[in-house]
Amino acid sequence: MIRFQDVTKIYGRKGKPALDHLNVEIDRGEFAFLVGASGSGKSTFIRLVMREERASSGEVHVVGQNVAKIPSWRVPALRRSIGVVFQDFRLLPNKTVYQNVAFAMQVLGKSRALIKTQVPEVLETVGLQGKEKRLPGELSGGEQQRVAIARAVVNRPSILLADEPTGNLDPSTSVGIMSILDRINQNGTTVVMATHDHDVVDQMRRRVIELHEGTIIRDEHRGEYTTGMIPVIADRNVPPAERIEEGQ
Ligand SMILES: Nc1ncnc2c1ncn2[C@@H]1O[C@H](COP(=O)(O)OP(=O)(O)OP(=O)(O)O)[C@@H](O)[C@H]1O
Repeated sequence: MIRFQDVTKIYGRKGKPALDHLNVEIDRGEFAFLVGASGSGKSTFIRLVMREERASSGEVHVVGQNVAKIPSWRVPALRRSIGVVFQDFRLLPNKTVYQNVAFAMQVLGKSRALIKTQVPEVLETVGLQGKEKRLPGELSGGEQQRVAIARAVVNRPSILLADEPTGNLDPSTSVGIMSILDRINQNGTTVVMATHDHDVVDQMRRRVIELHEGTIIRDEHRGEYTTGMIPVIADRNVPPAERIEEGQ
């Protein structure tokens, strides 16, 4: 579904690579966390998948296409197969919950009839039924993020990219957001989520790809936020080294 083949990204003409000869593959239906310190390359990864940025070298394949070879007039079609959620929600402040979600369908020219059936359905999935007429300013942070998720998935993308979706939310609200993302993933959408949220990653136990200065230093199938090599988790029963092997 997403394949990075020896991908290097250098912003500007020269300087330190934001991604450095990255090789990774994320399969259809997977849920993968991207973790790593600030500046390790997580957002760059996401921007390359959306073709918001282009690789300096190497190939990025998304839904079977080499994104560098997609002509610019077909980039919108690529983006239609990708839903995106950000830390700061990015809702239209003067439109209601319903209108924010419906707008994502209108811009694609979807029929009124389809909008009328699909918007309420997706608002129910994210638990916002009854709040259709509210403006974003009349919602809590968690509810605003639910609107953003509804908008990202209403056109049924095959990939959902989430860049720090729980970054502005308290822990209990984050749990609700994660269960929605989990459900979306269970329905077949590939989810890639960049995060600094230890609790969320540790609770979900999904694939964890850890970046450090643009390279992958860990890729575990049922990983935690921190590597098993760090002594902080020495109180667990299984020795750290074994736990890493188990995850591979
Ligand atoms: N538009 C840009 N122009 C120049 N350098 C950039 C640009 N965007 C990112 N970088 C650099 O690329 C590197 C990777 O940044 P990136 O935003 O991908 O990291 P990140 O892991 O998402 O960080 P954070 O967790 O803080 O969001 C950093 O050194 C950053 O300064």
